[in-house]
Amino acid sequence: MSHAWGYGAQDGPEKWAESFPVANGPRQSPIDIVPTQAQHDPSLKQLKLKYDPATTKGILNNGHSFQVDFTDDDSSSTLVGGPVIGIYRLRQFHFHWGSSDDKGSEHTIAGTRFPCELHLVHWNTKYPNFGEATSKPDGLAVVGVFLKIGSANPRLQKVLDALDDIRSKGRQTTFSNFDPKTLLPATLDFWTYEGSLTTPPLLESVTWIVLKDPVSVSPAQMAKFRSLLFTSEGEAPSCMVDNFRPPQPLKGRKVRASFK
Ligand SMILES: O=C(O)Cc1ccc(OCc2ccccc2)cc1
Ligand SMILES: [Zn+2]
Repeated sequence: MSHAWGYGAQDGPEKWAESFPVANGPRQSPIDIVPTQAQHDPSLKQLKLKYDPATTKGILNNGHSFQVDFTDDDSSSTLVGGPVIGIYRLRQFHFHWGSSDDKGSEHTIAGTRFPCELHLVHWNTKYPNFGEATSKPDGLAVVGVFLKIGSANPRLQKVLDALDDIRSKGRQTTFSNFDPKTLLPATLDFWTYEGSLTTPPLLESVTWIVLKDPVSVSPAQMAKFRSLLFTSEGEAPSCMVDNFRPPQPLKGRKVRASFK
């Protein structure tokens, strides 16, 4: 397989190891989080997220998901505390979701799958830039937020309303003045473990910070996610759904909890 990868039978997660052998590595993501097996670590610091809406740069359909990008040439939007040492800058956020409401998240909680999962990607400023950080064991910190079917989430609407302009792979449009903090639940209780990117190149450079509390999404809002395409304009259309990697072996890793 060339480095072209996807989520289908021919190029999906079961095939990724052919081009990206780290797929079978010791610290792969996502994982199934079993709350009763997570250890409360009182030494974990409070998670501090400071986001400046002015750093919002745009929104893009990258053919695997859609992402909202942020300027990261200064420390206006950062993550500090929690399990990390130092200052991590926000780079982008994106989502993973299913073709139906019974699947879509990458992490699972004692086998429970959610219809969608938000990832906020941050990189360690001890490295010169995002690209350098992606290959370092402490290079990235990704905050994962579960979305659970319920009432419509008004905070999602500005993002979902932009999707009409980026239906096909490679499409991007203006998107500004957005505060990702509005997408987070009221409390920032989290589980944390050492893992990887969940898409190729599957680099083992991510400190995962998975929030315990979900935020809501309505069935109609989920349909909006599913209106995107994996394919470019002019190609036979393929709906962007089931863009999630299943849980990977824990291989002896410990999952810590910030809460009792
Ligand atoms: O959140 C995730 O799914 C992990 C993840 C985090 C960052 C990310 O950035 C894209 C990328 C990273 C490294 C190399 C090429 C592309 C891609 C995936
Ligand atoms: Zn992701």
